Amino acid sequence: MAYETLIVETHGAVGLITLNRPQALNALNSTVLRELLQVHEAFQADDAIGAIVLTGSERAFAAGADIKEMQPLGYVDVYSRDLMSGWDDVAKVRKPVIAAVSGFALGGGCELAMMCDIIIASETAKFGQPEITLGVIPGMGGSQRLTRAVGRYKAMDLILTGRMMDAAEAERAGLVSRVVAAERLLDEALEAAAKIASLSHPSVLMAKEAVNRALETTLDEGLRFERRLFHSLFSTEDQKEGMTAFIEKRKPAFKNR
Ligand SMILES: CC(C)(O)CC(=O)SCCNC(=O)CCNC(=O)[C@H](O)C(C)(C)COP(=O)(O)OP(=O)(O)OC[C@H]1O[C@@H](n2cnc3c(N)ncnc32)[C@H](O)[C@@H]1OP(=O)(O)O
Repeated sequence: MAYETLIVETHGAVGLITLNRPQALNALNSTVLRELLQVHEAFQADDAIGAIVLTGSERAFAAGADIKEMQPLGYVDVYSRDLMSGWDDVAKVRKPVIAAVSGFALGGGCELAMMCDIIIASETAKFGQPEITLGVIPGMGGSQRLTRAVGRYKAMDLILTGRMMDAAEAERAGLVSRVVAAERLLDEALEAAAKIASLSHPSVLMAKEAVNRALETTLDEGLRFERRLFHSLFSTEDQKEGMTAFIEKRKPAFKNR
């Protein structure tokens, strides 16, 4: 299937989505949103896909929501359409998604990276929430996800000043999972995704769900939730296979069952 704003490929068990609006530094418009949702749905339904990588270009992962699309809108337009709410569905994909970020990840670009589960950044990456410089505030989750990722004081610094932080600062702050040389970015992300995809898919999905629950609930509830998921995995063939393979000193052959 051909997309206007995305390039979609598969690399073995990994789905690769490349944002492709180079003329606008991959600014996120309504077409990008619609197409991303279509691809996520397709990858979600495809049992052969175990993980997804989302990337942009060397110059920009994404320079934010499309300012030219938003500029003419008024309050009634954005309120009645509940503008940006569709992006919540992008964050709901159940398979693990790795953001491979090079260049600008600003505004909605940073927010899109934060909807992913792992952020691998090239040394050239720059993160920021510059909405305040446009007379608005983050609207795709920045004030919430950035604060959870880096803490209140760093989030305030970034959101109130609109400044950018480089990859090293983002890694120190806990926003970025790893920083790699620019030329290694995609390979590193694809290798990490292939490793995840080679594991038992039910346990991978549950691991993602359990980690995400930590951000939404009390410790007590979270511990109970984790334990219930952990218990449920003993009903899978893959639990028997994984533990038997360890004892027999061989690689497990997971069936995702
Ligand atoms: C989702 C919300 C609600 O949270 C809101 C947002 O995301 S609001 C948007 C937040 N992002 C920004 O404010 C960043 C805007 N872009 C820039 O500041 C600069 O483009 C830059 C610093 C990323 C790069 O600067 P430079 O290298 O000088 O390139 P430019 O000539 O500025 O850009 C090239 C080309 O891309 C267009 N562009 C860039 N960003 C956007 C955008 N967010 N929306 C629409 N178009 C964008 C820019 O206009 C240029 O196009 P032309 O004017 O040459 O046609």
